[in-house]
Amino acid sequence: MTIEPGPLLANIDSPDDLKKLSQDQLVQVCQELRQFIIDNVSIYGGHFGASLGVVELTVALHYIFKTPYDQLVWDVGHQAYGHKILTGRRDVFHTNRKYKGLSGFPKRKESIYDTFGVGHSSTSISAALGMAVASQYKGETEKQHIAVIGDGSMTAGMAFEALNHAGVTNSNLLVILNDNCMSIDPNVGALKEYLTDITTSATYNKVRDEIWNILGKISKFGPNAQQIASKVESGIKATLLKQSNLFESLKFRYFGPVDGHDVNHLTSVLNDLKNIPGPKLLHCVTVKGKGYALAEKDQTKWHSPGLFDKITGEIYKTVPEKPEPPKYQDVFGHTMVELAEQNDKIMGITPAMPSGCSLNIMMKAMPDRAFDVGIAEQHAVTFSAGLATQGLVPFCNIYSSFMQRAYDQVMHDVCLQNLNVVFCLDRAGFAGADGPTHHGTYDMAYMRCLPNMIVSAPMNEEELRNLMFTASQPDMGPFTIRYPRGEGVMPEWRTPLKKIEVGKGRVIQEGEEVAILTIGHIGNYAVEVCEKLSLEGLNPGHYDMRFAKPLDEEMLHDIMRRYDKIVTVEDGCLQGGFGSAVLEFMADHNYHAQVRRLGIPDKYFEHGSQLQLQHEAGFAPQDIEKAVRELMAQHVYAR
Ligand SMILES: Cc1ncc(C[n+]2csc(CCOP(=O)(O)OP(=O)(O)O)c2C)c(N)n1
Ligand SMILES: CC(=O)[C@@H](O)[C@H](O)COP(=O)(O)O
Ligand SMILES: [Mg+2]
Repeated sequence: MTIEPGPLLANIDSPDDLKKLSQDQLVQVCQELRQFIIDNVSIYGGHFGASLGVVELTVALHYIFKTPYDQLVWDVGHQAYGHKILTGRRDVFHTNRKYKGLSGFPKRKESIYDTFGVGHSSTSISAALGMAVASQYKGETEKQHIAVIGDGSMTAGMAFEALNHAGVTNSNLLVILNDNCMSIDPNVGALKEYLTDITTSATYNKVRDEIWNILGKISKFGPNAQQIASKVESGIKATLLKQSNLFESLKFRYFGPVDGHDVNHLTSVLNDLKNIPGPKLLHCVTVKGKGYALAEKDQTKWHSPGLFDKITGEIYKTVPEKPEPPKYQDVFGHTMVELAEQNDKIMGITPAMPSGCSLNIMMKAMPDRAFDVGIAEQHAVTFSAGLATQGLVPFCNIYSSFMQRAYDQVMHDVCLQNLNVVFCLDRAGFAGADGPTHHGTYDMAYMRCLPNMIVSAPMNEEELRNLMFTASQPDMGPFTIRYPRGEGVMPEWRTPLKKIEVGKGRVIQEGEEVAILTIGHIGNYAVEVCEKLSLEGLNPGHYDMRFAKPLDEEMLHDIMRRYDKIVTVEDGCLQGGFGSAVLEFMADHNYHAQVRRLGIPDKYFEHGSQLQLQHEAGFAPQDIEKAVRELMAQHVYAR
């Protein structure tokens, strides 16, 4: 079902169509765009509050700038739905985040208006600066470069690295700080407080408006006048804020704060800024979820609410007929509290994902022992390393794909010093609708190659709890536990905590001819397959290896002696992952068997449901079954 756009929006197939409208019509376009987003997301799902919050900004940007000639970069991109709808994708917007449909994030191969592929945060200023410097080099002096970055994303080191560089260039760069005081959860840290200070200083805001008017007039009279105005402006700002402006100190011209929901004022401000050269920052104050009361009120819940009734605001949930298994995330969150109650050395750390990974449960129960450090994966890892040097046991929970950003810290600050840091890598395997930026596909490969690192994956809730308990024991060194997004398999999951011997797997069933070696939750697919095959009298063995490093060599020697055919299954990359580890073991010990490795081959997978993607990659239940049957049908080669 496609959603009918309002009458103005129905005629906007590109920003050129938007530009044909009069200034007076922009408020209505914003209303229609907002409604179109609400209508679509309520039925088809996706990120919600962030796009509602930038409706006016999106319209103003495409109204004033000559996109796609002018380069507009959205940070993260979860707020870019309005941008997609205005840039020729309105009629296919219902396919957003669906298998083979539009991506939920800007993507270069999807549209010429998507100047840079995003999904991970805090890259926009660097990318836009790169574009601006390239334009300068090519003599494209008129070209504008705009990065739109949220206050949450601004907390990351990468954003500061980019500001630091941009400030000493004379590039034509406009950074728009979209300040809604929210990350997914409420934003945290000193920068947030600083921005709140600016936004709420009444005196400053009054004088700022006067300066803006003067500046607007003076800037028409040439560079000297502009310099004078700039000095006056900085002086007054500094006095009023009792400190120099952070962005001005980094040699940006700071403008704002402006009301990010006044589309007419925004167009006039952006028009003025176009004519001011050099790096500049516009501080734009918005409300996440703007225009949908419930989303304004509970912004975390409505960041990405799932399907809902747009009239009543009821978020649909299927009512289970029998008790359902919990999400791995909730098991992690509750187990953290349980472990921390028993062991006062345990601490919890998350870089900006407390509700996503469920560390919020511990943050509520033990606020002095659980930290949201902002979008700062690198800091989260080295902060954890620091805690570990003092004998504490940090559990640092990071989504598998976001951990890629902190790889050097894992190696240099944790593994090299053999510190006891537990890495809980959430969203391991295919993330689903978020797509390739968010799939947690590489962790087994990138963690396995680091000396001292233990790499494990639970097949169910009990295993997750026991691995967490094991990892919290003294002198374990760096310990990775990876698990996927979503439900496990055990409704009764509050099992007593037990220590697992590191490097020991589990026999799920002994069998004949073919051995299926699995790691992690995906092992449950092999259980299904074995049950199905047993009905035909076929009896493969199944082993839950639990550890990609160290491997259970004793078990592997036994398996290699007893089976001629091996299937390895992992929800991670085949290059360097668990299957590779098994092959290395076989080569090192001179074992020869027919091996099929199932997992994620060497290409990027787009978005879709986890199961759709697993099937495309070739390790959904039917693919495992097929591999086992094919191997069973093959002759045994000479060993
Ligand atoms: C490197 C990285 N870490 C974490 C995330 C998860 N994440 C996506 S959006 C978001 C909040 C961003 O806040 P902000 O930039 O202020 O945007 P808003 O949602 O408030 O519009 C977070 C933490 C991410 N995408 N990338
Ligand atoms: C845009 C972004 O990075 C997050 O909002 C992400 O989509 C959250 O993913 P989960 O829904 O799996 O927590
Ligand atoms: Mg924000």
